[in-house]
Amino acid sequence: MAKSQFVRAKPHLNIGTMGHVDHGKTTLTAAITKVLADRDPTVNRIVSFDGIDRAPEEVSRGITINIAHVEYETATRHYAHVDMPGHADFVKNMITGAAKVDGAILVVSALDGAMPQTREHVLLARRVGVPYLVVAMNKADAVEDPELLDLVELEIRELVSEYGFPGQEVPVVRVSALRALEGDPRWVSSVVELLDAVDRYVPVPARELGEPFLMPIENVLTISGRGTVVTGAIERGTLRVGDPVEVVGLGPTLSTVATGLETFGKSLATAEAGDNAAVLLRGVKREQVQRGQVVALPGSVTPHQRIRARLYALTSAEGGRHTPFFANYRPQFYVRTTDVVGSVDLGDVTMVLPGDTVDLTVELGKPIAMDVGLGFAVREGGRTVAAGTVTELLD
Ligand SMILES: Nc1nc2c(ncn2[C@@H]2O[C@H](COP(=O)(O)OP(=O)(O)OP(=O)(O)O)[C@@H](O)[C@H]2O)c(=O)[nH]1
Ligand SMILES: [Mg+2]
Repeated sequence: MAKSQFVRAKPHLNIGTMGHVDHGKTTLTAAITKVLADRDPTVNRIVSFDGIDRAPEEVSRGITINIAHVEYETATRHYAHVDMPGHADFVKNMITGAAKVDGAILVVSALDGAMPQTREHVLLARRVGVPYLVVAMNKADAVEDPELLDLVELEIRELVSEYGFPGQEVPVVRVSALRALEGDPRWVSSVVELLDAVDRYVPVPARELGEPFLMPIENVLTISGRGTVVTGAIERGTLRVGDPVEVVGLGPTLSTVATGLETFGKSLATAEAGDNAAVLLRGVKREQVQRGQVVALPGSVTPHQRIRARLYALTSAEGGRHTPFFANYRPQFYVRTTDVVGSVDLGDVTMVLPGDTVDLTVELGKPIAMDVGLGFAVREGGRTVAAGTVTELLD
């Protein structure tokens, strides 16, 4: 299989689009790829609206990773960009860290202004530690009155400030994703301006390259004639072809070797924190590995079923519960790319009210790879009710 080599010539960043339903996230993602491909077709490829929304799980030939990630390059950076297919996926991916981004493009329709999910996504971005926001005030083509645009901008700046982002300095760029996609020069330059703002405002993050390698498994594929491949975003460390690894969590720990590495369909000798990678595992059968496990440096992480954690219960205004929970509470715990049911032991505390922060013991239905400091989300009935951090590993 002749694969081209991935060239790490520019710093790599992960970004994503967020915002209320129908405000134009997917159209903007397509427009960005088109504008960049028109400018430099040697490095960029157009991804059509359908190509983004379809997001097939796997492609039969070669090792291909999660297509919901779109790849492009500006003059100074290489970006992997996630466009979440829908609101529920967005919430789940954000809180589990499955879509860890270095910055996010908040898409707000200039026609509607900030809507409930705009607010919810900004809150979530804050909670999961998205460090930088750039605002795309989309559908600016459909608003005649410049004063109305000024008002919407003011409203957005206030909203992001409410959740602790620097509302005065966050770039707010008026764009039309639809007109840019159609090639209208005025609006093509609006998308260029947006990309310049992202390049300028979102710094290259310090990666945890010196840490022991760990990648949460998002997907498992079988490549006929080659074996089993797992894909995911590398959380920390680096991995070289030939390195020994362990697959940890949800069952007995499995020892193997990474015999192949790819990113965006190109082969790699070394993958590092921040990369979206596909890892070929020697002698592993497809049914031996699954989403929710992690691939890690041998001995660096162990599976746990009981932990101590600090939990913040969201208020009802933040989308959380309206009522307290008690000792017999059994919600779903979302950790990295998996979710498991668990029960809480509150110790001396009798109940936890929305808005409370408590220390408690959690017993999970299955053992999963965890370390102190790891964040997780607690959900019930399709909504997030608490955010937690592991403080101690018990057994
Ligand atoms: N006038 C105008 N319409 C737009 C623009 N961008 C997107 N639209 C339209 O808005 C609608 C929604 O666009 P999408 O890109 O699907 O929005 P989305 O945010 O990805 O929607 P979800 O993924 O369902 O949340 C479509 O009908 C688009 O054609 C724009 O810049 N101007
Ligand atoms: Mg969409």
